Formats: sequence, C-alpha cells, structure tokens
Amino acid sequence: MIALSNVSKAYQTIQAVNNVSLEVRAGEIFGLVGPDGAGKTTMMRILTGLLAPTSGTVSVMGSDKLETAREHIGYVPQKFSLYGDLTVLENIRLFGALYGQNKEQIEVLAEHILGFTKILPFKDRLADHLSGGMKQKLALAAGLMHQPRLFLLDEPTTGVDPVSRREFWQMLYNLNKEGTTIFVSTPYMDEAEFCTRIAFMHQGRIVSCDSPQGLRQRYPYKVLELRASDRNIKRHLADCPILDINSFGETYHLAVNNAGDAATRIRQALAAAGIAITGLEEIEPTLEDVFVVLANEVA
Ligand SMILES: Nc1ncnc2c1ncn2[C@@H]1O[C@H](COP(=O)(O)OP(=O)(O)OP(=O)(O)O)[C@@H](O)[C@H]1O
Repeated sequence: MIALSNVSKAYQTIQAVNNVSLEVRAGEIFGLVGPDGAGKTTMMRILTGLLAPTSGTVSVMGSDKLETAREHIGYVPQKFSLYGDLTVLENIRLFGALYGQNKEQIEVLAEHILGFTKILPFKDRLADHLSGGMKQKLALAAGLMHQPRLFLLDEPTTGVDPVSRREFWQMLYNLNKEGTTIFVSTPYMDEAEFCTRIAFMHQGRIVSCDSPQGLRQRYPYKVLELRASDRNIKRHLADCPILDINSFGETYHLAVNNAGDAATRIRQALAAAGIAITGLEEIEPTLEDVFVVLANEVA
C-alpha cells in the first residue's frame, strides 16, 4: 500500500526526515508515533505528494505517481480547515462536491458518514460551534466523503478529550473493518496500542517498527511501577540499582535489571528517608517505556 525507501527531507539545515524506509500493507492500522517535532507531519505531506522528498523513493498504492494514487487517498491534516460559518452538513456537502461526487451520491454518503461518525444529530450546527472532539469527527467525516481506500490522518486526536479520543479510535477501527487501510500519526503512546503496527519516529528517524507486542518484547529491562507519598523521590534512590526513572503522572516507572533485588533496595531507601510507598510492583513495559529506551539508543 505504501513503500518508502531511503526517504529524506531537509528544510535548510533541519533534517526533518532522515533516511526512512518502511512498508505499510493493505488492511493495516499503521501508527506513526513520536513526540512533537519528530517529523510526522513532514512524512504525511510526503505521502500525499504535497511535499517532495530531498532524496529517496515513495510509492503509494503501487504507484510512484502520487497524483494518480491521490484519487484513492483520504487525508486529514493536523490543522484541518473546516468552514466555521457553514453547518456540519454544508461542510460535508462541500467536501463531497470538491471530491467530485454528484448530488445524489453526496446526499447518500453524507447521511451514512454523519451517522457513522455520530454527528448526524448536529448536522445543522455551525462548525464553529462544535466542541474540539466533534470538530475532529467532522474532519474525519469530510475526509471520508472521498471514499478512500487509504486514509492518512495527521495527529487527529491532539487536544481532544479522552472520551472523544476513544470514540474516534473506535471509528477508525470500524472503518478499517470495512476495508480501509489507515495510516495515522500520533504523539500519544497509549494510542499506539490500538495500531496493528507502529513505527516509532524520533528526530526524523524510524527507531523501530513492529506490532505493539513485538515492540514490547524488545524491551531489554524489567519495569517497576512505584507510587509514593512524596513526589521528590529521585534523590533518595540514587544508590539503588536503577537504570532509568521516568514519571508518568502520579507514578514512576523504574527500569531495572533484577526486579526483586531492586524492589528490596528501593523499600529500604525510601523507608530510611521516611517516605511511604503506596505501590511497588513489576509491570509489563508500556510502549512509552519502550520508546524511551529506543530513542535513547539512537540519541
Ligand atoms: N516548513 C518548514 N521549514 C523549516 N523547518 C520545518 C518546516 N516544517 C517543519 N520543520 C521542522 O522539521 C522538524 C519536523 O517537523 P514536523 O512538523 O514534521 O514534526 P511533527 O512530528 O509533525 O511535529 P509537530 O506535531 O510538532 O508538528 C521540526 O524540527 C520542525 O521545526
């Protein structure tokens, strides 16, 4: 469906995409996952043919002529331009017309897609008056008016509340079940779990590409999840056999070689500092744990 070979893109001195090769197969939900500035948007623009790579080859749907493939590609850019002074339905009709659908097709598709994206009850609301989550659903709906076989979405859930994010992903699943291949970028590691395969992107490079389970198996350490009564625990753990400490909200994830030994030492160190432990257990590494290790390896 997508094949990139040694693709690079530089903006003056910034190497936004650095020698990327990857393949996406038909039927996948493929996630391009990485922090802000990793190069995700640049990759998306290259895939749509909006941006030419500095070097390397790009083939989409079996063609290196992206103008031809574009007929079958839906694209929802990061900053999707909806017309705020048009209603939901008017926006949808407009995109249908832009994609060359006739009037009857537009009405049938609009009804189906607005139903599918659960925004039919809001069809007469001005786009400007929608919540952030609903705006993203409308962007998705607009992209679907193209009836794409390949759907590219650039950070579609950034800034959207957790419930809307879940609903949005459910829609991507349903769409995928109906046969659409999905290529989606996201900075949220938890969303990477929903993909069939993931490419981790860091500073323009793909640091690893595999299924979520496959990536987890590459994690070379054990992870202890720690909750404590004090937020400033790092300095008390300086003498413990810990390779790395990362905070995740209220908890810490500690990379260790030997979970049992490390846990004993951590309990002793925090007890000596008068800090109560409210939770300490070994957990499966999250994809964020994996990303941190892989990104450090290439840094
Ligand atoms: N038009 C441009 N001119 C110069 N530098 C750019 C341009 N577009 C992007 N960059 C730089 O290229 C790098 C990759 O940016 P890109 O937008 O592709 O990343 P991203 O992963 O999508 O991040 P974000 O979510 O913040 O957009 C960044 O360092 C960015 O500052």
